[in-house]
Amino acid sequence: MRMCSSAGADIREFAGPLRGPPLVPLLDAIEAGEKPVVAAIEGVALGGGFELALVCHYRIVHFKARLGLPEVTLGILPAAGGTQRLPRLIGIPAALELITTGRHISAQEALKLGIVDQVTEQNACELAVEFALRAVAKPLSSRRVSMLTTPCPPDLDALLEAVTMQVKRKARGVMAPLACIQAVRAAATMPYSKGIKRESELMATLFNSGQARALQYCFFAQRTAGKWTLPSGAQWNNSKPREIRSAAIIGLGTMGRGIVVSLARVGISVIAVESEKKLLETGKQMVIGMLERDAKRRGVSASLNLLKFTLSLQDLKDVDLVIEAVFEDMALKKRVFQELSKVCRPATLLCTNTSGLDVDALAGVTDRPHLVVGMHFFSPAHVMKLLEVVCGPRSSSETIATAMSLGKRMGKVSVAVGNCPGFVGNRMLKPYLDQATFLLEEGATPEQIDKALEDFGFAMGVFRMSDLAGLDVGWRVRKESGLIGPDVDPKNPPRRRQGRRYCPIPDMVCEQGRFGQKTGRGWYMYDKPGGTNAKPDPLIQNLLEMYRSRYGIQPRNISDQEIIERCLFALANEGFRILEDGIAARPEDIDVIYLFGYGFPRHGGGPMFYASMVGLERVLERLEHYHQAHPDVPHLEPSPLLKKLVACGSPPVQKWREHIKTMHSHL
Ligand SMILES: CCC[C@H](O)CC(=O)SCCNC(=O)CCNC(=O)[C@H](O)C(C)(C)COP(=O)([O-])OP(=O)([O-])OC[C@H]1O[C@@H](n2cnc3c(N)ncnc32)[C@H](O)[C@@H]1OP(=O)([O-])[O-]
Repeated sequence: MRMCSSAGADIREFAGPLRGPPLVPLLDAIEAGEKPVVAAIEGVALGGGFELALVCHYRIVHFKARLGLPEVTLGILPAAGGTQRLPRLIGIPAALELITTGRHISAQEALKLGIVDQVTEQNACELAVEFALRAVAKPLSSRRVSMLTTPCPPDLDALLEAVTMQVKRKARGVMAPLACIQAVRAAATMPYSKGIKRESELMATLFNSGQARALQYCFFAQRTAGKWTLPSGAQWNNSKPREIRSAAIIGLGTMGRGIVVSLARVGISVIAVESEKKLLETGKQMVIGMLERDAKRRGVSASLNLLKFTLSLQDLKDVDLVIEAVFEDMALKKRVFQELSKVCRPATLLCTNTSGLDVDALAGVTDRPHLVVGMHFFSPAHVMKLLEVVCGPRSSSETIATAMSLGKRMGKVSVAVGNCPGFVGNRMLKPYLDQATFLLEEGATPEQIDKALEDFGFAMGVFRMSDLAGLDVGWRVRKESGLIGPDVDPKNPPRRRQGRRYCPIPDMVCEQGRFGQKTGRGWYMYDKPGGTNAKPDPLIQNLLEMYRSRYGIQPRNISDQEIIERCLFALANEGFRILEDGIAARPEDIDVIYLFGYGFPRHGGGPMFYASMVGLERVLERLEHYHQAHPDVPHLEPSPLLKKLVACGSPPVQKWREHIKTMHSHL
């Protein structure tokens, strides 16, 4: 069988009734045939493609090919016999690992596991023909995988239990991996004819589930997000990026170090700049350590020869691109950009890693505003996959194309966004964080709120995440924006600022020197500064009680449902406003930002998809309800776009764009 490359079933077809002849009888017939069938695999054999290869009597694979059963990542399971044949071929532990993770494997690993018969550097099809001719005279019974007895470990139940626990820990609340484990159990305990029925029953429970819809949406959203477009007509497929061979990073703090590593490991020469000798030396040692560990993990040599460390901006005159990663201080950033304008050659691109400041204001102090763009990395930058490419009104299409393409080269999921305070991700974070702290005032605890969000599927609840990120950053921003400190009008009621509700508890926590993990104390307590094991802190409990009694707040029992609705609907509501304002081009872009930058669970699809899955009418009704209860919280007031979509019959996410009349797109 000349298979070459197959990515399996067409995932788009899963949205409707499946067409074509049923696959399982067809595959069973191939396996039962009397003529030897040899699969020749080049490119990929994934999902149904891999299952097709498993019914062939032999498998020949090109050395660059990749194989796998990624169905679990789409919220389903390999239902064309994959869960029944793979355990029979390679045993339960290895099959369980591949099926429950959906991991792609190399040809070499497939050979080692006993999945394929030969790996070749030549044409796999030609070799397969030779193989078939030699196999004609040989009996086929031992080559029919469904006829094999599954090699079964003596401690099957313990093994399945351990994998179940592992899966539940890693992917809380996700159904598909658990169904995969049950299907593999059937391969160990039932004959093929019964196991395949069990596989099909389990698939039926997953196929139309909300989780499967969300995960399949994520697959396409991730691919759509890279397809940026500007009102001028310039877009991803008609704008040529520049080639970047050399780059400079200014600032070797946590972000700067991560960015240096991300660039150097894809072969780009990097000049790293610091302002003081001591900071430069510390940064240098840390970058070298990070690169060496990264190279060791990947089995390659560390590209230390690409690095140069300097205290002088003069050394940057010939680089292709600069990424500024200094302190989040507009005046300082402006000074750096003015200096860069003088030092760098006229064609050098100037990028800022600001997490929310005005990219256009920075462009305005340079001699080349069209070559200025935001590249907002997420911490730690060498690990986190997300990159927000912030397009200023004067950024040229070539500049945007270059930043997007550089992101891709670094293995990032890059999303183009417009320029406004906080861009997409951090702008949406504000109402989400606000709701969490308002809920604290009203009677909840940090651990209750975090548990509700983690049970929903977030990698970390909002307070644990804040402790990890550092509480002092937001405190400084609030001081600079006049929400606390001498600029606040003393006549201002203590829980109101700028005409709206304000919760000062985060400021009170910071006033006690509790900045999160780095100080060993924050919303939680840790064993030591830098510790990661969060424990509830009675001091925070006391602080909350004193605060409530000072302001006469009667604490009430708050349900997990209210926590989820207030945090997530406020988050999505801001997403609708971002779409109205043209700061994000599509709901998919917002969802990808939350999936890859903020730990939103993939099986929820992202905040915008989640809102559509809950039902836009319901989201509107709940926001109206909460806004009525808290009229001094404007973020709870339903956005005009949400109301409009509901009035239009709540179209699916993919159709929202047709209803967004953007007067002034920022993209
Ligand atoms: C009865 C049960 C049977 C069975 O068990 C079920 C299955 O097989 S479930 C299936 C199990 N299989 C999987 O889960 C495999 C999923 N696919 C992949 O992992 C990667 O796409 C692949 C490695 C193949 C190529 O990576 P790459 O080179 O970086 O390229 P790329 O990723 O950018 O994709 C290029 C274009 O192809 C599109 N497209 C791709 N695959 C599919 C598909 N199956 N369907 C539809 N479309 C698909 C993709 O959207 C994109 O479109 P566009 O419009 O250009 O944006």
